[in-house]
Amino acid sequence: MGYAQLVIGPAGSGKSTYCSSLAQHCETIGRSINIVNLDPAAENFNYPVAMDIRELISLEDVMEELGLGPNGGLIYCMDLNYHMHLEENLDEWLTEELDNYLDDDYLVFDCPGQIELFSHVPVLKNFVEHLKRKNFNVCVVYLLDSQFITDVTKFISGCMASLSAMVQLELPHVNVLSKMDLVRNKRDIENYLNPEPQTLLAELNQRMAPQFGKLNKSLIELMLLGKYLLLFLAMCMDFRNSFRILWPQVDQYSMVSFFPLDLRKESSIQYILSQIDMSIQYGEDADVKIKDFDPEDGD
Ligand SMILES: Nc1nc2c(ncn2[C@@H]2O[C@H](COP(=O)(O)OP(=O)(O)OP(=O)(O)O)[C@@H](O)[C@H]2O)c(=O)[nH]1
Ligand SMILES: [Mg+2]
Repeated sequence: MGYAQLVIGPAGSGKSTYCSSLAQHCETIGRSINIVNLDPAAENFNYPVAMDIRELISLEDVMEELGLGPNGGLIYCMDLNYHMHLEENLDEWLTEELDNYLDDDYLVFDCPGQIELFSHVPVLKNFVEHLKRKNFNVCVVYLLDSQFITDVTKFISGCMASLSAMVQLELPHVNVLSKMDLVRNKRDIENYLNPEPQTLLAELNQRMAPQFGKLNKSLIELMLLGKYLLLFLAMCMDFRNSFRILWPQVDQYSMVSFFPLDLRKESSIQYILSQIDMSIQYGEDADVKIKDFDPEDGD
């Protein structure tokens, strides 16, 4: 059994930075972790790259040869399986590369930020199916920039993108609010980490014209459904740890919720990692240690 995190989220939400911080953290604590670059457009890395999709295809070549722009080019790169005339094939490449990894290996996939990849293009979905066939427990780590909480409408749009990834990918899903060091008013944060439906709805209604009232209400109900969807997925997959993490939150708030990530604090990275590990049942033996861990410690 292998373990994998699929790190997704809007462009610039801090995915690659999270991956490099995770690599550093794991080096410090002596834990083995392999970061994979799945972004054909990436240029520089601050982490050791275990596998690199650019060995298969680069965005620059695709844009030049097919006359596509950066977004269309990227979707083309990621959609390689459908261009049967090409020799390159994402599944074959992945199969070959994954053969280098053994049981218990832990992979972290640093994905591109194009929202299409987890909203309606089936590329990531197929990729995940492939990992599952290779016996990997996979979890989505969805990063949303903390700047999204400066405006309730932005926040809702970020949540909707996360929901869309949940529906598409059908995986245990850990939502992370990144770049917490940029948040000035720490007091407001709680409202967004575990949003209270009525408060969000009131804020939305206040911010938007009255004719959007019904739509706002439906959007909030959809977010409520998101949490139940997560639970359902966790149950279907028999990932009892996913279920255990999520259940108390449902009782309390019944909403899509986020874990805060402040990369300046080692304890913050450690806490997020422990939540993710539990959701993919990595290191069952470490259970007791994880449960006792207090995120406020060591600040
Ligand atoms: N202050 C602060 N800046 C951050 C943090 N994480 C990332 N950034 C900055 O945000 C920008 C985008 O970070 P990346 O890690 O490249 O984001 P990404 O999600 O990988 O971006 P794409 O791959 O282009 O979608 C960079 O300028 C980072 O330095 C953080 O925790 N705090
Ligand atoms: Mg990146």
